[in-house]
Amino acid sequence: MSAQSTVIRPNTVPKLRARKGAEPIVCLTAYTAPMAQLLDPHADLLLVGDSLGMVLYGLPSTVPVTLDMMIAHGAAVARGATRALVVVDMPFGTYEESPQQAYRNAVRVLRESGASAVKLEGGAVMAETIAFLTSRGIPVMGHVGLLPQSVNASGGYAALGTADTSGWDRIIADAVAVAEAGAFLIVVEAVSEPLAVRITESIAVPTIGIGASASCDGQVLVIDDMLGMSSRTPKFVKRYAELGVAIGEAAGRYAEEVRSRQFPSEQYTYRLKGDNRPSDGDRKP
Ligand SMILES: Nc1nc(=O)c2c([nH]1)NC[C@@H]1CN(c3ccc(C(=O)N[C@@H](CCC(=O)O)C(=O)O)cc3)CN21
Ligand SMILES: CC(C)C(=O)C(=O)O
Repeated sequence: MSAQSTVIRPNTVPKLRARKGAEPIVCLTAYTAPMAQLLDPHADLLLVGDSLGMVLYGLPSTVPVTLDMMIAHGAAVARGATRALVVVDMPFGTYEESPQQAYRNAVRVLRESGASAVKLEGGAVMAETIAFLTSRGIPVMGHVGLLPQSVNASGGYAALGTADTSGWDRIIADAVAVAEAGAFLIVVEAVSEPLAVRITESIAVPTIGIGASASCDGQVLVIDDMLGMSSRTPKFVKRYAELGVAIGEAAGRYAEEVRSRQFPSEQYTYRLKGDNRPSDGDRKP
């Protein structure tokens, strides 16, 4: 794919990094240009998450998502956003092998999508790679806590640090390593509130919570979840609309009107000039 022109949007990496402890950072996922246009006035950051594999493609996890899928959707979102920072997820297998592999693929993402930053999952083990990218002009958003790309190792999507405090220290150390390596924001996914507090107070960059309590420096949700378009949603999702219900009702009314020939009525029909016969849709059955 050809290079996209890079746009510097008002929500820059340094501005968002500086929001630690200040006004919460508003993030949502977006996967398409029209949705990016709708969300852009309201969000500081639009994340093209690899959750798109599950949300848009019906995949069982984010593991099969490819770099080309992320670039295609990243470019669509970048075309729809004028103010929000656009961040694209690095999918499973495109950055873990070496800093060089991560750099090569992150360059493709930024060049070919027009996004401004990448996000990648992992703690201390990714610190060297995060330092390699950030020192070469590629802003990186970190992601600690529940790591969906590791679902084959973890066996599920259970929240972390809820039973007791065992395991907290490793997750806190991961966040510290990612922040010190140069990440400008860190997603904290599905952890208990006291652990989210400890992570947030342990690092100098903002934490963006998803299922990680109001104690983070910002929040993110998957857009289809908060719009009520997902059939099963995690406990941390608040539904701000019921678009799934609205879509079912609209499709049902359309089906009824097509079957009864009520649609398309006169106003939706092209006529031959001078032909005044009523449309079939206006002849009541
Ligand atoms: N639509 C969607 N929303 C998400 O938030 C999301 C994705 N997809 N895909 C990528 C990851 C996976 N995530 C998930 C997926 C499922 C649960 C979930 O069902 N959690 C259960 C507990 C599961 C357990 O205990 O094993 C819950 O009740 O919250 C949580 C996070 C978050 N991300
Ligand atoms: C849920 C968010 C943080 C994410 O990583 C994704 O959309 O893939």
